[in-house]
Amino acid sequence: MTTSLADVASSGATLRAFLHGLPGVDRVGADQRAAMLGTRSIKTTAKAQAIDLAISMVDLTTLEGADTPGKVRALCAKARHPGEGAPRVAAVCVYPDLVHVAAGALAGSGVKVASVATAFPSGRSSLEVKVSETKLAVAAGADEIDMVIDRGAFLAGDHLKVYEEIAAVKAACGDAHLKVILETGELATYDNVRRASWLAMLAGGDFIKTSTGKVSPAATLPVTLIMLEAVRDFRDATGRQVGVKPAGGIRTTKDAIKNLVLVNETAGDDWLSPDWFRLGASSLLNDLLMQRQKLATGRYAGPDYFTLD
Ligand SMILES: O=C[C@H](O)COP(=O)(O)O
Repeated sequence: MTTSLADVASSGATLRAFLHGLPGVDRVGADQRAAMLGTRSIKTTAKAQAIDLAISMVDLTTLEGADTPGKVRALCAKARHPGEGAPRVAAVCVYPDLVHVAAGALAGSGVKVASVATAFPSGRSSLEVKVSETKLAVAAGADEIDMVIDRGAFLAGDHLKVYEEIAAVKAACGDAHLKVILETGELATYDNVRRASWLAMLAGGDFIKTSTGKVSPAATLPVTLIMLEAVRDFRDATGRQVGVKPAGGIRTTKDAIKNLVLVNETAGDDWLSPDWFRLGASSLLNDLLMQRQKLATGRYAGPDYFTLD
């Protein structure tokens, strides 16, 4: 497989043949394995460590039409200091026009600025606009770009168009890291999730991300499992490690811990770090902080104790 991968996108036909030559996903098996791993219990000390690890992996997100500079600044303050003794989060994720606000508020903190781009969430715009939006976001201070793939082209079988678009956006990123959102809730089958994962990695994505958070279903465990298998197999085949970011609908500490168990059991502990695994979420952080408080003191402080997202 290693030698052929270099030429796999030399034409639409070779790319299609490669993606359709990937082993099919056993849907029942994937659902059952994800459900089984999701029931694993964790002891108290391990749980405290898991909560802090999950906090350090959060891409704290606000992607609303009504977002304001003030809201972004408040989110950034929380990202830097989520709670007493708690680690900072991995990144704050915003729309491109608010990147400069986040960049100013996060300067020197180690928290990354992530910007959605490429006509998020639909992805319906020209490549020229998508590349330009990416460059502007990076120039404004984005360390990471969360692009959406063209699901229409993917579902129409035009894999090469999707590949070339990802490669062009990656080039526009410069030093910024590229997360490629597959929007798995629109891909119809688990086989397509596996194909889109490989396509995004072959085209140069640094991370593959499940969802925009605007389409349901978003980050389900079986889909994350399939993507974790893909990054594991891709590293075996190429030597290059790619990260995974489930996003959308992850709201509770239980959800976060299920994801960490999945990472450990599927891709392995090389992925158990914010460099390689993120949780994209707008409201998960409060629950992680509440559960953290509960473990430390034996009682809940209640949601009012923490600033609202
Ligand atoms: O990338 C992250 C998602 O947009 C957040 O989705 P959520 O609001 O369901 O947590």
